[in-house]
Amino acid sequence: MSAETPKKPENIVIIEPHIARRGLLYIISSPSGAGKTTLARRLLAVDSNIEMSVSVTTRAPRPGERDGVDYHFVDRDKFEMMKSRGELLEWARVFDNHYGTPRALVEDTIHAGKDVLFDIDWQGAQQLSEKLPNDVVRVFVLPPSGGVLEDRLKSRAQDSAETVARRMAAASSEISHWPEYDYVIVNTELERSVAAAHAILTAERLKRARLLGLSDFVRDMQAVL
Ligand SMILES: Nc1nc2c(ncn2[C@@H]2O[C@H](COP(=O)(O)OP(=O)(O)O)[C@@H](O)[C@H]2O)c(=O)[nH]1
Ligand SMILES: Nc1ncnc2c1ncn2[C@@H]1O[C@H](COP(=O)(O)OP(=O)(O)O)[C@@H](O)[C@H]1O
Repeated sequence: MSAETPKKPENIVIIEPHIARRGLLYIISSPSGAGKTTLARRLLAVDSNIEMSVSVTTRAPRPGERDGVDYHFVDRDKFEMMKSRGELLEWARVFDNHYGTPRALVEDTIHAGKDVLFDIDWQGAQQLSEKLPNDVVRVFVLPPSGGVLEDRLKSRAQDSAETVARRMAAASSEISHWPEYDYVIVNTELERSVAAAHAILTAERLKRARLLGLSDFVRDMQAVL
């Protein structure tokens, strides 16, 4: 042991109870350009117990987007086939494109004991809330102002001027859904937003109703007190 390594005090026992918990579905929505994709990536980077739900979409890939990582890029026929086979947990049409959540990954991830992160719009949030009301945690991301939203859409430099204009035109109606969410983050300074998103995840994981194994844990403890 080097001189710098602190010695572990002998009298401290680290208790790590493994209490079974229901997995949660962490949904992030925002008007296009507010920063939900950036926030989602950062949340995945700081927490290894949550997995991204990779959606299917009929939209064309943006420069730098990778099939199977950012989205599964499919044509309309494939999308409709997945829908009719019941392979999508929810779906919606957004900006003339079709988006949907593949059911299999969500179910496999939950069964593996991990939480699932969704970057989906208010329509998807409503559908998941109806199907799994006790498991969703809904976070709405707002830009600090309309001007900043437009700047971010332009600075992302991945969409044509026409697309940016259409997304700006849709922003007000998207934003009108904020009251349907459990939390709102105004994404001004990214590090603060990441910390807020992570704090929400941490607190939601501790909710008593999600800790299925808590009764047994407490009963076992009481038995030896
Ligand atoms: N309902 C639903 N919405 C989705 C899904 N995947 C993406 N979206 C939403 O579709 C909208 C457009 O996404 P995208 O084309 O990636 O543009 P961005 O919002 O600028 O990143 C966003 O509001 C996404 O949250 C999905 O599987 N289901
Ligand atoms: N807090 C922030 N401060 C400055 N720029 C940001 C912030 N959050 C996101 N951005 C930038 O804004 C642009 C849009 O973010 P993105 O995550 O793609 O938005 P969305 O997924 O909501 O459409 C990107 O260029 C991103 O780097």
